[in-house]
Amino acid sequence: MRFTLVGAGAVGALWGLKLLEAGHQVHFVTRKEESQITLGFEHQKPQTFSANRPSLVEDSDCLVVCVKAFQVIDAISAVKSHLHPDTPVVLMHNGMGTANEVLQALTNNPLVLATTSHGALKLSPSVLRHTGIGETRLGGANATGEQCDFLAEVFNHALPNAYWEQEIQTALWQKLAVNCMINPITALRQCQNGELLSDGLQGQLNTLSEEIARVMQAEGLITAPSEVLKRALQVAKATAKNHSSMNRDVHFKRHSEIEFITGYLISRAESHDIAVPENRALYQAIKNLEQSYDDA
Ligand SMILES: NC(=O)C1=CN([C@@H]2O[C@H](COP(=O)(O)OP(=O)(O)OC[C@H]3O[C@@H](n4cnc5c(N)ncnc54)[C@H](OP(=O)(O)O)[C@@H]3O)[C@@H](O)[C@H]2O)C=CC1
Ligand SMILES: CC(C)(CO)C(=O)C(=O)O
Repeated sequence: MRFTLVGAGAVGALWGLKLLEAGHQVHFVTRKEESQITLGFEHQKPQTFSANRPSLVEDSDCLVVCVKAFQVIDAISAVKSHLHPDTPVVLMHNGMGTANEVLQALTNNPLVLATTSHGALKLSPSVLRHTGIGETRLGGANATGEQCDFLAEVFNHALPNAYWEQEIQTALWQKLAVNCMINPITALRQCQNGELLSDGLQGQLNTLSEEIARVMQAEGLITAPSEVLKRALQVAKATAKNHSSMNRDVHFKRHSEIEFITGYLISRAESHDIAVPENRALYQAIKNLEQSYDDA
């Protein structure tokens, strides 16, 4: 297949390299004026990819958007005029809340939402480390997107395990819940994910999981606070030595995805009239930090 990947960051590079290895054609759209880019796994021969060629966007069989949640709309706007209306578009990012705006911008394209738990880290602009083996879940966001289940097989062949979900909202909410628990706490404490397993945080984690489960239930998902907590602690254990993405954003004084993680939870809680004070406090603390970078 002919893929265009929008965003050559850690996740874009991981999928680009894996899809190429699996025999697909891969073209990147980046924010720089460059007609080719070089990417490779550490200790492996780097690969050269074409970049920013409108004709290759037009000819794409699939467009995969691998940017941060707050960059999705700009990224779609940049490619929209060259995109064939039948080309499936896959959004792969943490957080929720971009799909409706993308559906409005791309009224005809099949839209697929994806969530991955693979870990990837750029050691330099062209060198990538696959830091953690995870899995990828994909599912349709509109009627034509729901017919794109073949993509799960293609993705699974390139980088297992990838699954097609009839109800992608469940997978997205489960990942959102994990991110709501791990990301702001590890960002504010500037600690590794494993610190969530320490006794001192149990009370706060219980409250967060109760609030999150209540919102998920109101959204029609069958879950309990104990499941939300268990899933977050499992991920914290499996990624104990990692720094979460929000931890790194705070460390480097960058804007984080808080608006699309805890912010999304809060907006859904408001629409169901559910109080989520512990999540709100974390949200506000991260927003205050982000404001302080802007003021500096
Ligand atoms: N890294 C990981 O291990 C994991 C990440 N995720 C999620 O995946 C998403 C991507 O993460 P990650 O790859 O780490 O993030 P990065 O910041 O490494 O990559 C994002 C890339 O998108 C590029 N970009 C931004 N806007 C545009 C645009 N308009 N057009 C083209 N390119 C653009 C950025 O370019 P520039 O260099 O110009 O800024 C950057 O290279 C996030 O939601 C993240 O939370 C999920 C699971 C694991
Ligand atoms: C799962 C987790 C918390 C892994 O660090 C993550 O998705 C992130 O850092 O954003």
